[in-house]
Amino acid sequence: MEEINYNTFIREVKINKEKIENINEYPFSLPIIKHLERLKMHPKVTFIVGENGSGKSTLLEAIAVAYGFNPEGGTKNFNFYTKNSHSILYEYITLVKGIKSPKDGFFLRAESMYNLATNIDELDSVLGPGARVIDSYGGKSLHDQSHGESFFSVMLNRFSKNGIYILDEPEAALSPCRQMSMLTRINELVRENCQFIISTHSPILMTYPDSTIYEIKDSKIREVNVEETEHFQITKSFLNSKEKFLNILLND
Ligand SMILES: Nc1ncnc2c1ncn2[C@@H]1O[C@H](COP(=O)(O)OP(=O)(O)OP(=O)(O)O)[C@@H](O)[C@H]1O
Repeated sequence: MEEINYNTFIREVKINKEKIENINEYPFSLPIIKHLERLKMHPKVTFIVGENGSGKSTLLEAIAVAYGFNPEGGTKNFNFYTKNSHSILYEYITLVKGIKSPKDGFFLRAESMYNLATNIDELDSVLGPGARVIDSYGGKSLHDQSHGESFFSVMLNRFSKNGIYILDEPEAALSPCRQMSMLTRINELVRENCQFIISTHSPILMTYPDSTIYEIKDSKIREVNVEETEHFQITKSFLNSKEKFLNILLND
């Protein structure tokens, strides 16, 4: 019999197909949403991988918003928005939760990190010294750090134990070396009862062992191991036969 881990914060994501009125409209028209009924979440780390435009961000954002996060990212306390562009998919999602609620959480997305940094600076200009939001992010304005540094700073300083962390392509600003450091940080937090749901293109991140990888391919989503993912295979083949690939890519 299947073991149910009731301590997992988000155990399963269900799409309420019966509520959908027009399956030909975005986001329901995305092949991944058309074919998806339910997705079981790993108690520690779940990866969602797939080609550009396959629908990873749409799905991740809907999970985050259905859980109560601001669509543009941050903790549940953030409510800034610069453009109301998130899809209505969250209204059609049911999250099957565990018995415990997380003590912390963050929705991290590369594309709105700048706005998050601005919002923190604005809040601090109102709150003043003594109550500064930035102190829980390492103390240095995220605007005064490089893109990768600010990303890493949030993970290092703001993420804490018993949290749920939903990360949309967190590797976007990170060097391969920092991506490896991120594996160490994820592992520290997993040991402190955190759960991660991550969309990624990074074969390095996908190697995290205690995880489930869902790959979106040929309009379907299926569970795979890291070596089976297209990203891993292509990166490996390219690095092993660079000249051969370049010859095909660069010669008419
Ligand atoms: N508001 C919208 N209206 C219509 N189509 C949209 C809208 N937002 C996104 N799309 C389309 O939905 C598809 C999935 O987009 P999404 O951002 O979820 O892909 P992704 O897998 O995260 O891609 P990437 O790896 O490039 O970040 C894309 O083809 C995109 O053009």
